[in-house]
Amino acid sequence: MEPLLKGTNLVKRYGKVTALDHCDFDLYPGEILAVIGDNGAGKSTLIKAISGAVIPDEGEIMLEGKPIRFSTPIEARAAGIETVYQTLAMSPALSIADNMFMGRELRAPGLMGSVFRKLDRPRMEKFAREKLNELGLMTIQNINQAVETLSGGQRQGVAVARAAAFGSKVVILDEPTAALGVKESRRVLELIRDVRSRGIPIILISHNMPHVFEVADRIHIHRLGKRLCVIKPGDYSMSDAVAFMTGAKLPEGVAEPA
Ligand SMILES: Nc1ncnc2c1ncn2[C@@H]1O[C@H](COP(=O)(O)OP(=O)(O)OP(=O)(O)O)[C@@H](O)[C@H]1O
Repeated sequence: MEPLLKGTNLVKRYGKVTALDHCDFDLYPGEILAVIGDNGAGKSTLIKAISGAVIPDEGEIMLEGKPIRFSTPIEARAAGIETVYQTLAMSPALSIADNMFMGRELRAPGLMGSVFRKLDRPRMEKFAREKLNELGLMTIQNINQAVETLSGGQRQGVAVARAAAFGSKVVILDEPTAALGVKESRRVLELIRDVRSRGIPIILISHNMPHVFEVADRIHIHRLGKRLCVIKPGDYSMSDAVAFMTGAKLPEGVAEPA
C-alpha cells in the first residue's frame, strides 16, 4: 500500500536550532499514527510543516502521490488536511455552530460578494448538529451555546468534530487529551476511533503513553529532529518506547541518528 501522506528529508531551521533534521514521515490510509518524542524533539514542527503553518527549508511532502507545497494553513485545509493545535483556536464567546464554521461560514444565496451576504444560520446549525451527533457528542444540548460555557472535554470534542467534519483526507491532533480529565480523555479517544472508522487517517501527537498505546496502529518515534523508527504498540512496551525516545535504548537494528 502506498502512503497517503509522505514526507522525505524535511529540514526546518530556526536560526541555529534545527527543529527538523532530514526527517522522513509517512501516514497510511485509515490508520491512527501516533508521533511521540521528548520535549523539543521537533514533533510540533513536523505537523506544522504538514499543515502549512511552517514552510520547510528543504524536503518534499507528497499527498496521494502528488507533491504539495502549502504556504498557509488555509491551503492545507483546502486540500483536506485539518489540524487541531494544542491551543484550540476557538472563539469562546461564539456558539458551537459558529466555531464549527469559523472562516468558512455558509451564506445565503445572493448576487453580492460572499462577505456581504447573510449567514445561513439554520443550515450551519443543522450541519453542526449532524456532525456532533455523528461523532456521538450527544452531551452537547444546545448548538447555540457559547463555547466558553462548555467543559474542557466538550470544547476539545467540538474542535475534533470540526476537524473530522472538514478533514476529508487527514486529521492532525496535537496533544488532544493534555488538559483533560479521565472521562473527557476517554471521550476524545473514542472520537479519534470514530474518525478512523470513517476511513480518515489521524496523526496523534501525545506525551500520554497509555493513550498512545491504546489507540495507535503505529507509533512514529521522533528524536533530535528526525524519525528514529516506527514501532507497533503490540511489539514493544511503553517503557521501551520511552527509552527509545529519550535515547536510553535503541530498538534492535536501529542505529543512533547521525
Ligand atoms: N518559532 C520558533 N522559533 C524558534 N525556535 C523554535 C520555534 N519553534 C520551535 N522551535 C525550536 O525547535 C525545536 C523543536 O520544537 P518543537 O516545538 O517542534 O518540539 P516538540 O517535539 O513539539 O516539543 P514539545 O513536546 O515540547 O511540544 C525546539 O528546540 C524549539 O525550541
